[in-house]
Amino acid sequence: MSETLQVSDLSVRYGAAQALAEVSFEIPPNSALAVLGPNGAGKSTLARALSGLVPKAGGTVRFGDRDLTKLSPAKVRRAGLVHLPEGRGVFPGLTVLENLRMGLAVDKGRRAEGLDRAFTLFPVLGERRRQLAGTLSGGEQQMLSLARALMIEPKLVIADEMSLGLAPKLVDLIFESLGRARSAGVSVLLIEQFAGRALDFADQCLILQRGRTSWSGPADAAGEELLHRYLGEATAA
Ligand SMILES: Nc1ncnc2c1ncn2[C@@H]1O[C@H](COP(=O)(O)OP(=O)(O)OP(=O)(O)O)[C@@H](O)[C@H]1O
Repeated sequence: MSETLQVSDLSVRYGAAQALAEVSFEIPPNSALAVLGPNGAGKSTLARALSGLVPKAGGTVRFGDRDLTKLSPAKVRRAGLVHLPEGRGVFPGLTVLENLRMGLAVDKGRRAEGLDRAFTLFPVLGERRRQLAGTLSGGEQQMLSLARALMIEPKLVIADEMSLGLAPKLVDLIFESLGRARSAGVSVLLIEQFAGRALDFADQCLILQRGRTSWSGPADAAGEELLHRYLGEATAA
């Protein structure tokens, strides 16, 4: 079943510091939202708050007809929201196959199906199934992290700076992989410091500055002038 993520007036505090202030947006089924903003704007905080990793100081998070506001990370995950944190989050001492199995249900039939699906989406992982994850390239590790998340058939993936530190070719690969996930019906909340590719990928865009929404609208309306105004030279590329 398709569900809309509905975030209303979400606020997060770290002690006295307000990291997120009354942020609201929606992600309709099968669509992608790019969350942009300079360093420290609150992008990762937003991801952590949605997935239940940091407590909310105010606001609500609904997914379809479910209220996720107070749920634990495990329950948010079970509701279909999967968070890919900044950094790769794979187990370097385990093989590709072992990493993928960790993302899976115990049911044997579904397990085989899930692996088939992962290797169809990411053939390179199939070729490297016996290789230790720690010896994969950065891009391949990101792919593994995404493949593992997709094994549990999420409805929405929160991808936090997946392209961080990767060469442009590998960034292409990551966006291609996210695109495949989307074609399979998964919604995406994409956090990026660099705007260009994220906007090409997304339907909607939300720009954060110091924890507040400074602009939101259709991704194709976020022109260069606007990006320079909110993100500055360094991040508008
Ligand atoms: N655990 C924490 N305790 C205290 N302050 C924190 C904590 N995590 C983040 N912050 C602060 O909250 C603000 C938002 O941080 P956040 O990591 O969400 O920004 P970001 O937009 O993801 O930045 P970047 O692009 O640099 O990753 C920053 O000022 C940061 O220093």
